[in-house]
Amino acid sequence: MVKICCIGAGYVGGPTMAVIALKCPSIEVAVVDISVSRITAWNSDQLPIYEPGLDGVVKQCRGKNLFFSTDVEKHVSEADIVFVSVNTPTKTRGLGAGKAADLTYWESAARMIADVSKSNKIVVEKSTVPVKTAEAIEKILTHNSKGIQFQILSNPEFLAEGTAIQDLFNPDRVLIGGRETPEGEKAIQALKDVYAQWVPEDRILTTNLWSAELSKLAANAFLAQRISSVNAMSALCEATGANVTQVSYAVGKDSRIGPKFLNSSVGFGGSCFQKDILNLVYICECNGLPEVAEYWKQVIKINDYQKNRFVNRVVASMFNTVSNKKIAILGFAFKKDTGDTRETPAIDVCKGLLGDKARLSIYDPQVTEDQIQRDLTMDKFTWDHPIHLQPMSPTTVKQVTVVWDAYEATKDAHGICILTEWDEFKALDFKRIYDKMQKPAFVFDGRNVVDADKLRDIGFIVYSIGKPLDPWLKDMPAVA
Ligand SMILES: NC(=O)C1=CN([C@@H]2O[C@H](COP(=O)(O)OP(=O)(O)OC[C@H]3O[C@@H](n4cnc5c(N)ncnc54)[C@H](O)[C@@H]3O)[C@@H](O)[C@H]2O)C=CC1
Ligand SMILES: O=C(O)[C@H]1O[C@H](OP(=O)(O)OP(=O)(O)OC[C@H]2O[C@@H](n3ccc(=O)[nH]c3=O)[C@H](O)[C@@H]2O)[C@H](O)[C@@H](O)[C@@H]1O
Repeated sequence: MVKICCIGAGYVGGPTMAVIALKCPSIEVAVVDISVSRITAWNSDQLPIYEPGLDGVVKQCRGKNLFFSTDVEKHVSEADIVFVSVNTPTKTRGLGAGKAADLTYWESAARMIADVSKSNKIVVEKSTVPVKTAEAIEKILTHNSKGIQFQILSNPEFLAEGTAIQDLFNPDRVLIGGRETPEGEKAIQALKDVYAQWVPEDRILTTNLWSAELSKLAANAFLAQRISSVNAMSALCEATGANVTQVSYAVGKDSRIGPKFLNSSVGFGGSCFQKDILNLVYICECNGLPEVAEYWKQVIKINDYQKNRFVNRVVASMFNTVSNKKIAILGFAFKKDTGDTRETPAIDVCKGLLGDKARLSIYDPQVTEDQIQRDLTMDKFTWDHPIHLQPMSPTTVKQVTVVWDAYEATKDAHGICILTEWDEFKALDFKRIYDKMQKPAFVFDGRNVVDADKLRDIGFIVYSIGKPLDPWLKDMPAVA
């Protein structure tokens, strides 16, 4: 029986391995992590991450051919294929701080693999890493190998949170990069055989190592660039009276452009887009390509601009001050159908409003108060380090309350900011909400989820990203 071990039981390691176990009953899959609480949760009824469909997959395989364990060394030493899916956050200190990928966790995993291995292994990069990381990993493994053969493969993951199970069941492509040697090709084939149990052969792409590593960074950069492009257009729409939804639709009808990923928003979030673009920028700079670096930096600059623009719009509309006003924040996760808040635009928007002394009442159906308080007090980039290395008892932000109901959050509020596109926000009784709010009552829709005309009929002043402005908002000071 082939044995797979995956180091890192996070958003990628957990769902990916659960699906491999489900689709390949003849393979034994162990997912290991240094975080005891995460592994305990994986072995319980309350999984550590919220992902539609994940519970069912885990329940079908756990204890049969899927195991979660903290006994990292045992499972690594027994495995034929070791996936490494640990954090690769942005460096916070030293050379390349604020841009380069921090490979501390990756390197320590590689050294441990070399230490405990007693048989030949295929080591698979599942984490997103800078191009050429495989070379460094290869050196660490071979210099410590005691005669054992390691083959390094790059097999980046393209799943998106909230749709992870669907994406894993039916991926657009699986990418496997390896050495162009007979041993490398054999290793590629071994991994291909795993995926081929459910993914059609023509969707399994094989490349050299560097192309696979770079394709992952490139794919995320292209995706984020689309959002920054449409968000840049949203500012121009507001200035001209065009409607960004209509513009996106018209643009996306061109089959060369396509309709997906063109929703204007308060900004993209998530653990990867910004991190991976910063990483790409750093690699370009290190390779003497400042113009290319500058090009990709703009994607992040526009994203920051969009979040600032939203905050400025809120403050400017409410008579240029939100000091001591209650603002309801609906949605804190970086997108719907996940409880993940890493790099969510809600953090920047909330911090911006708190900077203007607002009082915030936050509601998100999947995010806990502890997480929100942590996020609003944590330093930049700390969020992507393993949870046990993050500050344990963050100081709480006093002007923030977290409630478990949208009606409670909006009671007595002067304004509502919708920051995540949860479906339930579309079905709220806005008349009931309006009646309990201070007047004039504002809605700032950062996701274009509510029917602005209906809300205006109720009496709200409504701002929707990239849509023609309310007369009220037009008369307010210009925002930038
Ligand atoms: N979150 C996502 O949707 C996607 C993430 N990725 C990439 O996958 C990688 C992992 O991301 P996530 O799963 O989101 O991170 P995560 O933070 O959810 O999980 C990483 C896990 O690795 C564990 N870990 C760290 N060092 C370890 C070690 N030496 N031994 C054992 N366990 C260790 C941590 O405790 C943590 O539980 C990153 O490189 C990310 O860029 C790629 C595609 C999608
Ligand atoms: O490497 C990764 O981590 C993953 O990053 C993204 O996945 P994810 O961040 O989970 O979610 P997305 O659906 O891409 O959304 C990212 C952000 O962009 C925003 N977004 C997305 C689409 C859109 O049209 N507009 C928009 O503002 C979302 O609200 C969210 O804040 C990619 O879509 C995945 O392919 C990739 O594997």
